[in-house]
Amino acid sequence: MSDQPSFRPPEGDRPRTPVRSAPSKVVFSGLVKSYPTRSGDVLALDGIDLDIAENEFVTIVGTSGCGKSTLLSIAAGLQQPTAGELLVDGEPVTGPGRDRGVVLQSYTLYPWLTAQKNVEFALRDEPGLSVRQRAEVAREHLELVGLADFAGKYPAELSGGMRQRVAIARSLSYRPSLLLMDEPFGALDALTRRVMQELLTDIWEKHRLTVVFITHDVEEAVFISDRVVIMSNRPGTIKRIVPVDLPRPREHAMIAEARFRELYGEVLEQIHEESLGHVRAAG
Ligand SMILES: Nc1ncnc2c1ncn2[C@@H]1O[C@H](COP(=O)(O)OP(=O)(O)OP(=O)(O)O)[C@@H](O)[C@H]1O
Repeated sequence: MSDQPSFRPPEGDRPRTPVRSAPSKVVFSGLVKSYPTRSGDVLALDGIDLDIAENEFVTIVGTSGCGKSTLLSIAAGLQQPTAGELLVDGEPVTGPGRDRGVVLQSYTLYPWLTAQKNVEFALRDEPGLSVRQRAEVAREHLELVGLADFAGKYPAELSGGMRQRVAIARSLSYRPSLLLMDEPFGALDALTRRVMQELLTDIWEKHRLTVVFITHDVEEAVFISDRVVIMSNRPGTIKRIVPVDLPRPREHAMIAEARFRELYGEVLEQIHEESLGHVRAAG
């Protein structure tokens, strides 16, 4: 596992827009999810059709309760859809799998284990890895997220950003090809968030991952993605998809540029329309 090929394409080789003819990594078709409750069924998702290409970075935004986390947890195999289908690499998802890494907003680290041991723990069932190799792989991934010097620290001794880096290292340690992230930077301050966004895009480019990322932050969505998927209010459907044609690698200075502001405005307007509907429905 240590002799990973260098996946980074030559400078300037990365397309400005995703190659839509690339094979689909993830296909949601006619996905419906309803939750039975005492007061009747809650329809969370109502017919999601979405193709995500290999090595694409897709962000999902939408008003609170529109079904974003439900969609992600179905992709993670933690929940089953009520109807419709979800394929990853052409295979139906029937449960959690090592081909998919999941990072959530809350730091899901074991407080009694060091950063190093938290990552090693994720590798405990990895076939063919000796104890020494497991330690090496964990170390490599802590290095990848810039935490080599903090390997011996416990979660309580780390900042929020550092804990989330450990969670990312842990999810990447078993080399998933699909990373599912549910507001991973939601609890971080603005500056740490920026650092984490750059770190994540850097890892994504180097490792040719496919990423599905949920956020409430429109600026983050535009900065980080190839496409921003805007969901309607519950029951969640896809309202609009905005392709982000900004060049990569991206730098935060771009946020002030005209094209960025244009895309930001387009996404914000869509969400705003849904928020107004949300408020009207509530009132
Ligand atoms: N286990 C459950 N039982 C009943 N209803 C649920 C359950 N999980 C989610 N829901 C409902 O399904 C809808 C979608 O929830 P979900 O958490 O997917 O939305 P979300 O877009 O991620 O929300 P937020 O942005 O606030 O995190 C909500 O109305 C929620 O109350």
